[in-house]
Amino acid sequence: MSATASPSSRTAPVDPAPAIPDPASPALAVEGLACQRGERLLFEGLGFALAPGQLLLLTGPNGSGKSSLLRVLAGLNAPAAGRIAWRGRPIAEDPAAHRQRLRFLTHLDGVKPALTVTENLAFWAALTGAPAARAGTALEAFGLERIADLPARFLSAGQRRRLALSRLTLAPAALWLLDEPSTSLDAEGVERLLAAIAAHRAQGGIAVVATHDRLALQPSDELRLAERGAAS
Ligand SMILES: Nc1ncnc2c1ncn2[C@@H]1O[C@H](COP(=O)(O)OP(=O)(O)OP(=O)(O)O)[C@@H](O)[C@H]1O
Repeated sequence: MSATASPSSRTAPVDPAPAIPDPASPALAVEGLACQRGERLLFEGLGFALAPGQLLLLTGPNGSGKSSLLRVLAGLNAPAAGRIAWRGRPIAEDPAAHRQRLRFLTHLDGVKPALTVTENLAFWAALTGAPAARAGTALEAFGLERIADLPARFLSAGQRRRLALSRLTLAPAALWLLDEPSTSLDAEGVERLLAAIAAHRAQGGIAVVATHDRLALQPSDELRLAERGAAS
């Protein structure tokens, strides 16, 4: 199965959801998707499909709707039209299962300032059901060992971003939705981010990454949202 984010696929009509999951379907399939925020239609007729190991790069100018699309893919906002399916089954049918399979990195780091770096990771590990020992591995993945005992309120912006990213590596998840993951990272932090994404894909994980940076992501496909209206 290959990613198809071609303009033609974005204008496909919305089919009724299949009653039985189709094992031949791509893992993540999006058809005829539209998103409205307030009075403004950000995009419509958007479609793509991603198989295990694939990454969709999401680009477009400020305000074009990248974060909004990620929120819709995460199931946090309902689309104005269209269908999002995981292995042939609409995600809206089982929101809890969708939450379980995804990690959503937003502009907000979600870091608890009163807890140390290690305590933040232990807290997240407990939330995700990951073994507590994974916290140490996650620390190493983003080079946080030296600040492990520092309360998160003292972290620099890049350190806080590294901590938020390290959460991704605590437990495998099928789908990563990453909104500007390289914000505030130095070159070494970017290398660690790329390594984490590569490892995720090597394990069959799917990623949708919104970014303004020219990251060496080797995407399977790119979807560029236009400043106004539909995707280009
Ligand atoms: N809750 C909301 N209500 C109304 N409009 C909103 C809401 N959230 C976002 N918008 C609008 O939707 C549009 C798209 O915002 P979004 O954050 O998705 O863009 P983006 O492509 O991620 O931008 P950036 O590159 O700046 O991060 C913007 O015009 C924004 O003002």
